[in-house]
Amino acid sequence: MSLTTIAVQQLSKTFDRHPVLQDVDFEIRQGERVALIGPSGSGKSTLMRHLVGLTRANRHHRCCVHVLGRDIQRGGKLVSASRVERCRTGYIFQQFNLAGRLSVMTNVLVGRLGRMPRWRALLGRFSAVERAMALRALKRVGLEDLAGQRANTLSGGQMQRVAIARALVQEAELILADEPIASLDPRSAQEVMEILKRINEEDGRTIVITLHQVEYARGYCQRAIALKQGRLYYDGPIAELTDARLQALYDNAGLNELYQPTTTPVKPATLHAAAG
Ligand SMILES: Nc1ncnc2c1ncn2[C@@H]1O[C@H](COP(=O)(O)OP(=O)(O)OP(=O)(O)O)[C@@H](O)[C@H]1O
Repeated sequence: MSLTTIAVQQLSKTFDRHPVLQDVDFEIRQGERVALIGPSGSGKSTLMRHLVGLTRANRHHRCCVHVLGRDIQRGGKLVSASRVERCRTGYIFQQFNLAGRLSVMTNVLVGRLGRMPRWRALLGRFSAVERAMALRALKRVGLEDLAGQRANTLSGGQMQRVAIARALVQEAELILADEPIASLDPRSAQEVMEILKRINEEDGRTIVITLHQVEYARGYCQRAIALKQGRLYYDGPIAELTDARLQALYDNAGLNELYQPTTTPVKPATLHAAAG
C-alpha cells in the first residue's frame, strides 16, 4: 500500500475578501504524477504555495496541509520545520530561479545547501561527493557538458533542466513544478515534461505540475486535479478527463456538479534511492 505524500483538508484562502480557494480537499500518494489544471486565476499557484508554507490558509480549525508525514500548516498557522525537512520538497518555478552569473554546476550545488552543515553552506564549500552528485544530476537532464557555463547563457529549456537537476541533488522526494513549461517553446516543453516523467518513473518521486496546456497533462500525467473558481472541480484519472469535461472546466459558466471518477486511480511509481 502506498503512503500518502500530500493530504489537504478543508483548505480555504481569501485575499482582500476575495475567496481564492474554497474548501479544497484531496490526497496524493507517494509516486503519483499529477497535473494541477484549471483556468487562469482558479487558484493553482496559490494552492501550490500552501503546500510549502509560502502562503498561510484562512484560520479554520479543520484546515490542514500535511506533506511527507508532517503538518505544513494547521488551522491557518504555519508549523516550523528543520532545513532537512524542508529539503524533502523541491519547488520548480516558471522563471527557473537560477543565479544567472553563477555556473550551471554551482546552481545545481545550491540544491545541497540545506543538507550541508551550516558552516560549510555559508562558505559554499562543496565536497567531491557533492560535486559528483551534481554532475550525475546534470547528466540525467542532458546538460553535463554545460556544467562550467554561466547560467544566464542558457536557453529557457536548459535553465529549467538545471532547476530540475537542483531538485535532484536536493534529494527532493516530492517535486512541485509551478508552470514549468509556460515560457518554453514546444520542443523544450516536451523535453522538460519527459524529464519530469522519467524521474517520477525511475526514482518514484511524487510530482505535481501546474499546467496551462491540457495536452501536456494528457500526455505526461496519470491523474488530474482541476480547480475552477477556487473549488475542486475534478479529481481523477487523466483518461477520464474527456473533451466535454474540459470544455466545462474552461468555459465561463459557474460550477457544475463535482465530477466523481469511476475507475481506480493508476498505480504510482515505487520510491527508489533518491540521490541525484
Ligand atoms: N498575494 C496575493 N494577494 C492578492 N491576491 C492574490 C495573491 N496571490 C494570488 N492572488 C489572486 O488569487 C487568484 C488566484 O491566483 P493564482 O495565481 O493562484 O491562480 P492560477 O490558477 O495559478 O492562475 P494562472 O494560471 O494565471 O497562473 C487571482 O485572482 C490572483 O489575483
